[in-house]
Amino acid sequence: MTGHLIIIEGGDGSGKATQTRLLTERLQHEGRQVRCVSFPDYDSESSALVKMYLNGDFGRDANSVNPYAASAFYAVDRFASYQTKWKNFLLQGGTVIADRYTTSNMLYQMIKIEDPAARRRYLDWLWDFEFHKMGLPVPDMVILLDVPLAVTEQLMAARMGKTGGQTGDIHEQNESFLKKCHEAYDQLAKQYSWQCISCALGECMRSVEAIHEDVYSIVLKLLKK
Ligand SMILES: Nc1ncnc2c1ncn2[C@@H]1O[C@H](COP(=O)(O)OP(=O)(O)O)[C@@H](O)[C@H]1O
Ligand SMILES: Cc1cn([C@H]2C[C@H](O)[C@@H](COP(=O)(O)OP(=O)(O)O)O2)c(=O)[nH]c1=O
Repeated sequence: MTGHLIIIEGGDGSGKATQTRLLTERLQHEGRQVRCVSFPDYDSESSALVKMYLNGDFGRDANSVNPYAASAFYAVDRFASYQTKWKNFLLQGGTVIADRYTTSNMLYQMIKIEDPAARRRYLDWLWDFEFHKMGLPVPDMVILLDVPLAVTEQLMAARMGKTGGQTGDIHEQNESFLKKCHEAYDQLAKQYSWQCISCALGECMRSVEAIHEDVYSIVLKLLKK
C-alpha cells in the first residue's frame, strides 16, 4: 500500500523547515514510518544545475531565465532524490514530508510569466512533465504556510539588516517580487485546493507551537482516512 506524500510550502522564511522538522519528529515519536526530504536537494550532485541557476550562471535576473528550463533543473533534482532516496519507502506505506516540491516550481517559475493563458499552459505543462513524464508522485496534501505580505516584509527587513541586504541567490526578495509571490500563492492555493495555515495574527507571527498544532491536526485527518 502506497503511503502519503505531504508538502510543506510557503515563502522564504515562512517556517517550512521548522514545521517540517516538528511534524516529522512528532509523527515518528508516535511510532509512524515517516521521513522528511527537502528541495532543492543541495547535498546531492543532482542539484548542480539548480545551483548554477541560483548563482546567476544563466543570467543574474531570474526573470530572464526561461521558466521551462529552470523548472526542468528542479524536476531533475527531484527525480534523483525520489529514485535514490524515498521511492521504496513511500511505495511500502511510509509517509514522506517534503519541504518544497513541484509546488515551488508552480509558484517561482510561473510568476515569470505575465499572460494568464500562458500561465495556465505552463502549469499544465509542469503537471504533465513532473507527474506524468518524469513519474514523480502527486502530493496527497499541500500545506501552505501563509504569512501576510506585511509580516513577510518585516521579517525580510530584519534579515536584510543582519546580512547587509545580500540574499545570495537570483530569486531576489524585493517588495514587488514578494507581492507577486503572495498573489500567486493565493491563486495556486485555490486552484489546487492547498490547505492554508495562517501563520500570523495581525502583524505578528503566531508561535511555532501554535502553527505546528494546526499542521499536525490537518495531517492527522489525512493519515486517519
Ligand atoms: N512562527 C514563527 N515565529 C517566529 N520565528 C519563526 C517562526 N517559525 C520559524 N521562525 C524562525 O524563522 C526563521 C526561518 O524559519 P525556517 O523554518 O528556516 O523557514 P523556511 O524554511 O521557510 O525558510 C528561523 O530562524 C526560524 O527559527
Ligand atoms: C524546490 C524549488 C525551489 N524553487 C526556488 C524557491 C527558492 O526561491 C529557490 C531556492 O529554494 P530554497 O533553498 O528553499 O530557498 P530559500 O532558502 O530561499 O527559501 O528555488 C523553485 O523555483 N522551484 C522548485 O522546484
